[in-house]
Parts: sequence; structure tokens; C-alpha cells
Amino acid sequence: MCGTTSVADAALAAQAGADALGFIFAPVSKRLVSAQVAREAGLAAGPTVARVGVFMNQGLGEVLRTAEAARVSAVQLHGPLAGLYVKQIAAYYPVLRVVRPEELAGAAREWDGVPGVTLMLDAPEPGGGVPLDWAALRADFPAGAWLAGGLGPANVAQAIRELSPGAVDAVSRLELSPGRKDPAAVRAFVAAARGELSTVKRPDVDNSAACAD
Ligand SMILES: O=C(O)c1ccccc1NCC(=O)[C@H](O)[C@H](O)COP(=O)(O)O
Repeated sequence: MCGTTSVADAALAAQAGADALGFIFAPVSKRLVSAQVAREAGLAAGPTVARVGVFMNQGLGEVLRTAEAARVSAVQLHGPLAGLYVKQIAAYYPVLRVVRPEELAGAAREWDGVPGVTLMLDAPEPGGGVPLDWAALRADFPAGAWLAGGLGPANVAQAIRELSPGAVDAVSRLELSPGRKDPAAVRAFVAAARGELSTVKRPDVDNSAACAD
């Protein structure tokens, strides 16, 4: 659940069953949040909800300082970034390295087996609400990668069926206005994603016993 900007929205998402909250620290975003509010919101979400700090083309020091101040548990990196920079951050925080569709195949090769770096496929405009062509991306989509881009309650189940992502992430289709969550959409999104994830056959998971029941 990305773009969390308040304690109330963090509690809402946690109660709805979200596994992770995203806090956007990229100044270009309409959902920009301070490290202090992110820290308070993360505390409100409770001990089992991950807290992801979202950055775009920001300096190493700024990322590490903000992540520490906000007490995030992982960092999401957007933009054209050097591999060394990503690895330096991965020495401190689990990294979600965001890639666009045209970068997916190369990134899957580059980051295959690198500990602490998980790929996240997103649309070219982050937070833009535009879905990807999932079927066209299936061949290059690595096991365990996360998926974002125009996901909402109405289409998340289909996206999960098409790509079997490790997790799904959304923002614009879950809002009343930028930075302000729509409670009904948040609950419907989590329910739809959880419902589909419990039935989907993942390539890396042997769920034959469940299928036989
Ligand atoms: O959402 C933003 O405003 C944003 C701005 C700059 C960098 C990242 C941003 N969002 C990151 C996300 O992870 C979004 O959830 C992701 O792009 C999906 O957004 P949407 O297509 O609106 O669901």
C-alpha cells in the first residue's frame, strides 16, 4: 500500500490486512511525506507490517539518513541508478529495485541471485495509475519480483493470475485524492489480492497437496 501520508491511513491499511506500507520521500511526488510522520505511521501499523521508504534519484546520504529517521524496514529505489549505488544501499536495507517494462529482462539478469535486492516492475510513470500489459511481460518476469502499475481492486486478481508476483503494490486507484486513502478501495484491494494469492499456483511453491483436497 504505497503513498501513506498519515497515521490514520497507516492504521486503515494495517487493519485491512496490508503486509507493507510505502512512504514516498521523493520530492516530485504529490504523496510526499516527512520522515517523522512516516515513523509515527509505521508505529501505528504495528509490528508485523513492513515499512518501505520510496526514493527517486536521491543521493546515498539522503536515502540512508531519511530511511534511518523514518525507521523503515526496506527501501524502494526508482530512477536510472548505478548498480554500485543500489548495492551500497542494500548493505543497510533490503532493496526493491524498480524497473520499467523495457528494463525488466536486463535487470532480471543483473540482479539474479544478488542478496538483498528484489525487482519491482512498475509503469514508466510511478504513481500514474496506468496498468501494464501483463501477458506480454510474462516471459521476462522473475520469480519473486513485485508488481505495481495501475493496480486496483478490479484488476489485481487478474494481474496476479498473469504474473504470480511476490507482492503487489498500488496507490492511485486506492485514493480519494493524492495522499488520501479511500477506505473502501483499500479494503477491496487487500481482499482481492489475498483471495487470489491464496489460490494461485506459484512456480516456486509446491501446493499440490492443497490442490488435491
Ligand atoms: O506515487 C508517487 O507519487 C510516486 C512518485 C515518485 C516515485 C514513486 C512514486 N510511487 C511509487 C509507487 O510504488 C507506486 O505505488 C507505484 O508507482 C504504482 O502506482 P499506481 O500506478 O498509481 O498504482
